[in-house]
Amino acid sequence: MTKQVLLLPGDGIGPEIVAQAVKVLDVLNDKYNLDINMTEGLVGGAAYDVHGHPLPEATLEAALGADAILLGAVGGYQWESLDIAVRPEKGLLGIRSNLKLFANLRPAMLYPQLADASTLKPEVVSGLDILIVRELTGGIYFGQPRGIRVLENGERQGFNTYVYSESEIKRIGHVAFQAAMKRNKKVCSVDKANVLEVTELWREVMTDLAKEYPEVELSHMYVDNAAMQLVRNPKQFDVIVTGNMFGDILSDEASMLTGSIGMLPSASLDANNKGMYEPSHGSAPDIAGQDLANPLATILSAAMMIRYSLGREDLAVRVEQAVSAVLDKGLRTGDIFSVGMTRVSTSEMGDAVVEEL
Ligand SMILES: NC(=O)c1ccc[n+]([C@@H]2O[C@H](COP(=O)([O-])OP(=O)(O)OC[C@H]3O[C@@H](n4cnc5c(N)ncnc54)[C@H](O)[C@@H]3O)[C@@H](O)[C@H]2O)c1
Ligand SMILES: CC(C)[C@H](C(=O)O)[C@@H](O)C(=O)O
Ligand SMILES: [Mg+2]
Repeated sequence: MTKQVLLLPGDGIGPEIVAQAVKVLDVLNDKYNLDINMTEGLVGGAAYDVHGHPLPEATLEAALGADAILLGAVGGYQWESLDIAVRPEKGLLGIRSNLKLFANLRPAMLYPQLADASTLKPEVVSGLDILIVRELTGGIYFGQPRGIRVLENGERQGFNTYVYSESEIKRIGHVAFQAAMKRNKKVCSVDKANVLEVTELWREVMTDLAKEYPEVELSHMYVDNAAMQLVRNPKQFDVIVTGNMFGDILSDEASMLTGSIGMLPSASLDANNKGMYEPSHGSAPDIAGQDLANPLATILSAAMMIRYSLGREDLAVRVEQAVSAVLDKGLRTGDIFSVGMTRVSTSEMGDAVVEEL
């Protein structure tokens, strides 16, 4: 049966990079019977400008009804002074929470062709293959109460609440352990259990859960040490499981191990593998509209969509191989450029991937 894919290009480089993934999906539809129907919706600043809200009712309904969603990015300078309740980022967070997309998978994998593009020494990153499993619908991002209040002395005070319930920790833990079973059977749970009670509970629950996965080796690491270890010796990790905010930060850090943030895809899944797929990076307003952005993280996110929500592993592999072939040819956008390579634009990179399909 034809599957429904909702495209949400969003802001900044979003429309440029999603357009490249659409070229790929069109070919898979025409040539390899992917059998999807794509429709487009507004989210983020683009939606705010038209509807006064970053997640209009029509977009939310389309997202709830779709089999999968491919999102570009949201946000930009022009919306930074808006009330936080209607900032572009709220559109993204609203989809994540309304669709219960609690499991964010961010694979940081180094394509061997890009060993020189990393800011780290090639021997530190070569062969790198880490999966960051980030809890996406809880933690300090969603905890209540939150806000900015005025104290008795007239001073303003900002506050957020960092909460995780046992069931939230367990369900993301299961995702991490199950992923590890298909990989190198190691899970590192990252927390700040030396200071924060919420992550003391996190550590306790992860330790209990590990008993259900005797083949998996569980370790624990404080987040500050994890940030350091990721650049010291990243290959010690297999699966990293962590909360919403630590996962946000560590995945940006991990992206640089792969050469560029423009290479890191992501899948945000619910309990039934329905999902939203998006590059881990943002709307890159500094390079938007110039045909400069690297579209590969978005194309690789589309590959994850094909794998997890559209059930066509064969075509996911085909896309990943096409990306690899393009890198073999020496084609590079500016962010992954190194001497001796051929510099290409966003749309040229998209065309090159299409040619290899
Ligand atoms: N998922 C999302 O939609 C998402 C994620 C992160 C940030 N944001 C939003 O994006 C806006 C900009 O945030 P930021 O500057 O902190 O982060 P960013 O990821 O947009 O950009 C950081 C740096 O990386 C570069 N970069 C990012 N993606 C790239 C790509 N595909 N190719 C080449 N270079 C790329 C940018 O040019 C910039 O120099 C903010 O409004 C932020 O809230 C959105
Ligand atoms: C834009 C923002 C809300 C988002 C997050 O913090 O989750 C982004 O940084 C990401 O990593 O997807
Ligand atoms: Mg982020």
